[in-house]
Amino acid sequence: MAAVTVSQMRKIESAAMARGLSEAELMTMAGEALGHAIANRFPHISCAIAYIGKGHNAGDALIALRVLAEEFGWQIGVRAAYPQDQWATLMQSQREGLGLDVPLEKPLKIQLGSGIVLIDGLLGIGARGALKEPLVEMAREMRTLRERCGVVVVSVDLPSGVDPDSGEVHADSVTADMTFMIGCAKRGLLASTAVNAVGALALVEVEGLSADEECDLDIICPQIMHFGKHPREFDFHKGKAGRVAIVAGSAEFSGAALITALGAIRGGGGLVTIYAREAACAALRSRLPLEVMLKSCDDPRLLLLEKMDAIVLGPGLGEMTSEYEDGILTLVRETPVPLLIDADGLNLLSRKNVKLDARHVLTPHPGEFKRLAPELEGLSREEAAHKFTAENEAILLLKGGRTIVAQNGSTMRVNSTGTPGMSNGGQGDLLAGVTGAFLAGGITGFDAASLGAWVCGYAAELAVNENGEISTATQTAEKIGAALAAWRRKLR
Ligand SMILES: NC(=O)C1=CN([C@@H]2O[C@H](COP(=O)(O)OP(=O)(O)OC[C@H]3O[C@@H](n4cnc5c(N)ncnc54)[C@H](O)[C@@H]3O)[C@@H](O)[C@H]2O)[C@@H](O)CC1
Repeated sequence: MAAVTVSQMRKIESAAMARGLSEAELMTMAGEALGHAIANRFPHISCAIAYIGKGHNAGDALIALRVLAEEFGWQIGVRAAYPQDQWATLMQSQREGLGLDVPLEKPLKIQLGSGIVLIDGLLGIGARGALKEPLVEMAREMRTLRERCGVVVVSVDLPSGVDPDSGEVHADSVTADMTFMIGCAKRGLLASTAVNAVGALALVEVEGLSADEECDLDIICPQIMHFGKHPREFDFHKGKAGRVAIVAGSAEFSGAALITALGAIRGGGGLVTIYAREAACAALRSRLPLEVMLKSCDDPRLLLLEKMDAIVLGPGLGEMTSEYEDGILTLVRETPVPLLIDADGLNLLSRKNVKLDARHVLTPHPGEFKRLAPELEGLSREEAAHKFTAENEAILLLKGGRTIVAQNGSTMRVNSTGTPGMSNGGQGDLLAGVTGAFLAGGITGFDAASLGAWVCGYAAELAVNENGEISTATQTAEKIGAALAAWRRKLR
């Protein structure tokens, strides 16, 4: 399923109605699913206030409020931009169902301090251009509360003021921590230029509102992607889970190799082995997780003789002798198994000319990507990823606030999970290890990279829920299992 434009979404909506679903039924399904999704995503919060305009987007928000109150016991409130006689007819009936006894048009006196979610139901896909009054005032109020009082802002379908087709962020737009897109992903919201207004993304499934058309952009989320979900057979064993070889670490950067190995274990790797140069082994051995093996290896070509199902290469390799570099390049060229290249492995590739193919998964952050493909500087992230994979057969996972996963000949994918709280050292190493485990388990490179990005992003979200604003790589690692379970069960 693809990301759609507003006109495509309207056609999907009309087709659903032609099949017998009424607007009211669609709104009820959307709003109820939205309420469940918000409660599931913010289990430590129990108060929501909806900021509403006068269209059906506001109707979704009101239904979600009812669900949060009735099913989850949340306290709820409404801040309405317009008097009730201006509301869309379908909204009026939703208000009655809420049983709220507050003057809706007046600002609410809210006690801040405990966690509160503000639900942005000002505008949905009926939006035209920049916000106009009285919505500007509402959006400013939400912004002030977010910036000064630490409330979380979630948007229904799109952050009000952001163009759902182009991703243009108009003046006075709502800044969301998370946007719950109704039925289908909206094309413009996936643009990297909109990321700071859109925040993390989630797709709210609504029966009858899915897109089948081909498109040039997809969202990575468990509602529409099916890899990585097959349950393990009861007689599963570590051989089937796969052997992950990690070529990483140095005396100076031992932590990178250890976090990569941790990721490979947490991601479900059956046997995880670090192959490190002798000079790095002492530092590694003293902190090695019990589940990880360490082998001294000063010649990477020896890995070609070992039994393994995937290789992760690069984290913390640091300075290398030219012999060791040559060995790495031989391994990159000749290994028959999937090989993920990160960090110093990528820096090496940026200096040497190596022909890559679909066995190779590259996971650069923006700085590494710039070194790898300096000629693409100045292009948007999407354009750069497209051009890079048009000329390279390798799979590209371009890290960032909106991680992109691209492969020659496939629809580009954009990740939906993550949090600014995971912006710290080691998260990339963890992602490399987790993805390496998926590769060793037999998932294709394109899907393994997509799943790795999603799982690590959601694991960090879960860790932030628990720990506060920040998740360190080891805290993210603790949540990998829970994130994998959520992927399988479509719980985010
Ligand atoms: N598309 C679908 O199939 C479904 C849509 N639903 C929800 O309905 C939403 C769309 O609802 P509507 O079509 O009622 O549209 P909106 O809820 O986006 O609101 C449209 C209203 O806002 C006003 N408006 C437009 N641009 C403005 C601006 N820049 N400043 C101030 N006011 C502005 C318009 O005059 C109109 O009164 C979706 O985003 C979604 O949340 C759901 O209820 C389920 C089904």
